[in-house]
Amino acid sequence: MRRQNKKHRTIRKCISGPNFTGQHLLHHPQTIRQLMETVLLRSTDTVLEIGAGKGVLTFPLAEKVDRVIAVEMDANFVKTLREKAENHPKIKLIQGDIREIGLPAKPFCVVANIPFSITTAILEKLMGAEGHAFQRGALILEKGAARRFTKSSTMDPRLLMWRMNFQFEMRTMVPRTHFAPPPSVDAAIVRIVRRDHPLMSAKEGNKFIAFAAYALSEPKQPVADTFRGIFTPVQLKMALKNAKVDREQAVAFLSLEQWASLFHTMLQYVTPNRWPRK
Ligand SMILES: C[S@@+](CC[C@H](N)C(=O)[O-])C[C@H]1O[C@@H](n2cnc3c(N)ncnc32)[C@H](O)[C@@H]1O
Repeated sequence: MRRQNKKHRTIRKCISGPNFTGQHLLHHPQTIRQLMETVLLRSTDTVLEIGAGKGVLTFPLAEKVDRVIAVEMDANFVKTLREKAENHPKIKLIQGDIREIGLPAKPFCVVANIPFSITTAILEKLMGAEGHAFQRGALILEKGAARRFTKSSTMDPRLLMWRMNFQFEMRTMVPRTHFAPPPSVDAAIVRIVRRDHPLMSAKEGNKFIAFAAYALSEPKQPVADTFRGIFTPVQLKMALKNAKVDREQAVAFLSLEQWASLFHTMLQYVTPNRWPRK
């Protein structure tokens, strides 16, 4: 019983703490400017702002673009924003959890200083089938996550899938002192741009993730050994030829184009009962 109470107290403390929703508000003018410049906004753009806070980005954005859709979960912030945005016809405020709100159906950009704790959920939403109209964005991410998403190679199947459709680029480091209250780690601005020629449809995402997870379970293994488990010998020969991959090449060194080619050969020629499942 005592142990249960202690656990209960700990949970309450976390939930009621000042930063359970990642409320680290930007106050540094240069970072605010850099974030907005990173996304190359046009006056006709629609911008989705995730976690608008007190509006430090919302109002400058509304001066640059046609429409700002500002999503904020905290009722107190929304109240402040509503008062401030009364005479701003370009700003649409939505109170709610970004994870549960439908994304725009028409092309849109994202500019946001997001709550770090839900970074993956936000990116999953933007880069999945629901985010079909997401074009480009500038996001402030926790520095470690920013490095992970932008490093040249990855063995994370989900990140590989995102990279089939989007390019990630590390822009500027943002010291924790640029936020109030400061988070426990520094941050960085990351630019995300949809590829002109996507390598895969987001609708195929889950199948690709299962395919890549299967292959990356032994990243140092030669591709011929790995993919023997999926393709017949004839199919394997054709798949490697189509993808221009040497039989002895390690899975870890496959390029995005080679991943896409091997995956599409599987979809086209291999019976679904041999496809890896999640
Ligand atoms: C890092 S702060 C950024 C605030 C403001 N944009 C700024 O830069 O000062 C993140 C904001 O996201 C809000 N937030 C947290 N979780 C959210 C969620 N699931 N959906 C929408 N907003 C959320 C927080 O209340 C907070 O205002």
